Amino acid sequence: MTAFTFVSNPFGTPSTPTTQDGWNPGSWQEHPAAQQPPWPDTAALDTVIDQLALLPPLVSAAESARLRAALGAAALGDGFLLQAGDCAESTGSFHADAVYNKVKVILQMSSVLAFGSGLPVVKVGRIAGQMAKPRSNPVEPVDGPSGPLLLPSYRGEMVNGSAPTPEARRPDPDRLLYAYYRSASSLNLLRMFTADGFATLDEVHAWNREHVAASADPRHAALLDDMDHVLRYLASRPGTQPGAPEQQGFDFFTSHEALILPYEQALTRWDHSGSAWHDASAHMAWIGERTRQLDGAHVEFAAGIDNPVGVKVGPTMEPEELLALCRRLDPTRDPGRLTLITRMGAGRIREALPPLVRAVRDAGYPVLWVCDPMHGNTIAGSGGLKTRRFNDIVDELRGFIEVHRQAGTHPGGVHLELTGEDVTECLGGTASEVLEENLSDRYETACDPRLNRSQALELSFIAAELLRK
Ligand SMILES: O=C[C@H](O)[C@H](O)COP(=O)(O)O
Ligand SMILES: C=C(OP(=O)(O)O)C(=O)O
Ligand SMILES: [Mn+2]
Repeated sequence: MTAFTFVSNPFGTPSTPTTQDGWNPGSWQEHPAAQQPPWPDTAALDTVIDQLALLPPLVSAAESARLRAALGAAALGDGFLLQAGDCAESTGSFHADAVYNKVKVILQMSSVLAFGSGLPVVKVGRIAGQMAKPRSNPVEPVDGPSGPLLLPSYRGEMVNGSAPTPEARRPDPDRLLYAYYRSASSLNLLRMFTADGFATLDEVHAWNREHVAASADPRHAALLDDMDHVLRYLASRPGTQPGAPEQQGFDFFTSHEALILPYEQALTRWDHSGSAWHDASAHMAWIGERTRQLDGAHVEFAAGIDNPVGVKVGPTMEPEELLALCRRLDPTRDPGRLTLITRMGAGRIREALPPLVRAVRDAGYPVLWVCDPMHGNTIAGSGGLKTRRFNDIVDELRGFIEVHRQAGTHPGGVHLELTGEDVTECLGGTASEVLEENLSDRYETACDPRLNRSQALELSFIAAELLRK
């Protein structure tokens, strides 16, 4: 691991405070850090980190606190989280149209989910910083210019390039600066889109009507008709305006996996008003399934920041281990602080999730339970392309809701990999079904397969039905 110097930053205090338990933004360096790139030039990394530490925060502690409060309400049953976006942001994701279309589809889904659940939907993008990937293997086979090659794995735009050459795959610290500026530019767009209201409720509803018209499923039409009635009722009431902006102010939040710890450290700033450390790289940070070791660097880092944090929970998690994570990450049992994002696989969720839910419930941790129905359902499709079946995704979500209904806990949200574009990365869906033979038509993801616009909307209608029952 690199030993870079932490530079005190202009937005923080000159003497970086250490909390009672010995935490400071660099204390993770005393712990084993999984999935860190093999940076070939650590002096260059140190220089970049010093530069990053002097750059402005991307988000404010007050914004993160607002998200934390909204997640707290959801954890207590009064809200539902929709967290969604690319697996890995790459060149195409930064285009204004791509950001616009992503916000648009998330807003459409959110309106359907709010109707189905009867709850406010908290909207969080995997966006403006989701550029680092943990990988199963340090090397991967690729089609090189003159035949198959084994190269270091692509680890996201923050680390290396996806081109099939050894040069591109070399981790380059300048990419951390690139990721910072890319994040700033996406955030600027998000703030622009949401400042004056992205769309009215009527407009969002009209977009959903277009989707339903193209879809063959009569149940979705019925749900939309019910929404129509409610909107007409609202329009008839004095003082209520479905024509008012649906998305006003900055309540579209950002999140990413806090994987590359030098980057996160450099953006962690002392918040004077809250007297706490805030990771200003995103409103919410999560720890991945491959880096959630109790004594590991990622858990150490997340324990000390006051952002809302998530942890991915896969099928090998044991109840005792999960309780230890809750103790470590949410010692004061503060609703909104900790989100558990389960990703079991459709075949395993019904037996793997109940003991975990019971243990956390009985221990009294007020966590927000969220379903990631993507990462446990990845399979190899035709030509070796990674894919996921839409029906498996639906089945895992159904299992998640069933388990929580049985335990008397709140199925509090969904975490998805999706795009607003018409890509062909996941199989199935009814409005425009993606077949094995179509997979390569528009397979554009930089890492994992995403739901396309129509599949994402269809999933929101199905989820709304499930939540309504
Ligand atoms: O997005 C998540 C992980 O980075 C991804 O699922 C790992 O994929 P891999 O098994 O191809 O490395
Ligand atoms: C890496 C990811 O997931 P997980 O840690 O659950 O495998 C991801 O969300 O892209
Ligand atoms: Mn992924």
